[in-house]
Amino acid sequence: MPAADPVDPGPVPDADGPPAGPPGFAVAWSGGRDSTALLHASLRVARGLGLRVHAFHIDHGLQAASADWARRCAAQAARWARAGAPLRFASRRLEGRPGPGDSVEAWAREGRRAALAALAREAGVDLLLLAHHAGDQAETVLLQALRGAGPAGLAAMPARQWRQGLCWARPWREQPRRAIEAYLRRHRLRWIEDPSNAEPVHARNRLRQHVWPALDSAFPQAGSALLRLARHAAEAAENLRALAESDLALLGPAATQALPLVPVLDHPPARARLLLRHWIERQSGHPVPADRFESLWLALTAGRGPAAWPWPGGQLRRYRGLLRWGATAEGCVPDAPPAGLRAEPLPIDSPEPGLPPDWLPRLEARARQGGERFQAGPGRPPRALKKQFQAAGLPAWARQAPLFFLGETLVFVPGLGLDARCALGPGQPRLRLVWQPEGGRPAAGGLA
Ligand SMILES: Nc1ncnc2c1ncn2[C@@H]1O[C@H](COP(=O)(O)OP(=O)(O)OP(=O)(O)O)[C@@H](O)[C@H]1O
Repeated sequence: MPAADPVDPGPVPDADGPPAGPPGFAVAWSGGRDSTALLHASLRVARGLGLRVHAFHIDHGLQAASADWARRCAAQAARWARAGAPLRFASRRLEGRPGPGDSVEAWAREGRRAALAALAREAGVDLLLLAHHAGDQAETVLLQALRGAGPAGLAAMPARQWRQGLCWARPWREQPRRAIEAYLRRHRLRWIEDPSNAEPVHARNRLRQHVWPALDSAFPQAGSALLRLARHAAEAAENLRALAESDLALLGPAATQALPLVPVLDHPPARARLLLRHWIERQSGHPVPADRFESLWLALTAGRGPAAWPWPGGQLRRYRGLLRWGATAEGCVPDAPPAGLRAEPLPIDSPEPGLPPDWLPRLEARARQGGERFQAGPGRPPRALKKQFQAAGLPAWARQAPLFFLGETLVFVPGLGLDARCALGPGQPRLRLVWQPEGGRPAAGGLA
């Protein structure tokens, strides 16, 4: 995309008309360097094969200049089409903004995926190309390793993946960045530079700017080794998924809804953990948070502890030896956080633990009844609340605040903070809670 291209003054064209004409496929086109090269290469191939290429551009609406990028993409697409390229351009602007505590990157990614899938449906195509290259893949492996991911995370981005009735493909996943740069030079292509690619607040940008150059000069083979690691991990993840599926099938069809704990825990621990994690992931549709899983595992293997666990996207409940999933915690589901409770989004990389944002509106304030137990930190035993108050040196007046529950689980205690079994760690969107009754002083982890 030429930075100095004349800007098309007209509105951004939308997906125009019902699918008609030659069969085709789509390219997700940000207007940036990599997807501009991919779109151009796709057009050359498609012309020879008599195919149509649909270029889809998503405007996240997060930067002042983004509407202008959409217009520049539209103008470039119109020029290519006039020159005979078999191209159709469509663009969508995302509605809304990230909520408090949401990661902006995750919000943009989710919105972009949904919008790309909708555009593909409207255009009648079931193949969408993304321009990730080998450098992106190596970075993703490294970022996953730094989050302590398991095999599925280390496998990074698949070459092809069916989702929402659409095949998401990365044809250049193993192509080095320099090959794309050479292509751009050869065809004299220009593109849009997104200034947010340089913002150090994003982990990927910090890795790109500070870590990768040092790594590459000390270990020139790092990139290709990380790609190999991703391939090994993808194979391992596939084998593990197959093993967990076959273990689940042996428990009978009812186990997909209600998991019988005795036969699960009869397996050697590593196999039981695999099966449990796999079942939860199937039910919740979310990756399983490692810290939450450890608390659940401890409670299930000890045969005691809570009967319900708040979980991203819903709740797990144990009843008569069966584990069940509920999409929301039943009962007491107010629309807003309880009065006096304030939530502040935590920076994604801050070490401070926080509350999953979707729990906030479901918290319920209750008076202390006695007998509540609270876990002050990861790996520490849950203890009577009274003991925890004493250990924290909280004066009697400060112990009168309400306690905050999700279902039957004690989540937040003003003056003590979040129960460690309910808290998410760095790398995930989460909230700091502050208890501030009208006219009172704020209290987050410790009473101010
Ligand atoms: N706003 C967007 N509209 C359409 N597709 C997008 C958009 N943003 C990203 N993509 C697709 O996802 C791929 C990876 O996105 P990422 O943000 O990592 O881009 P990138 O590495 O900067 O690539 P590019 O140079 O193409 O912007 C892009 O190459 C493109 O295919």
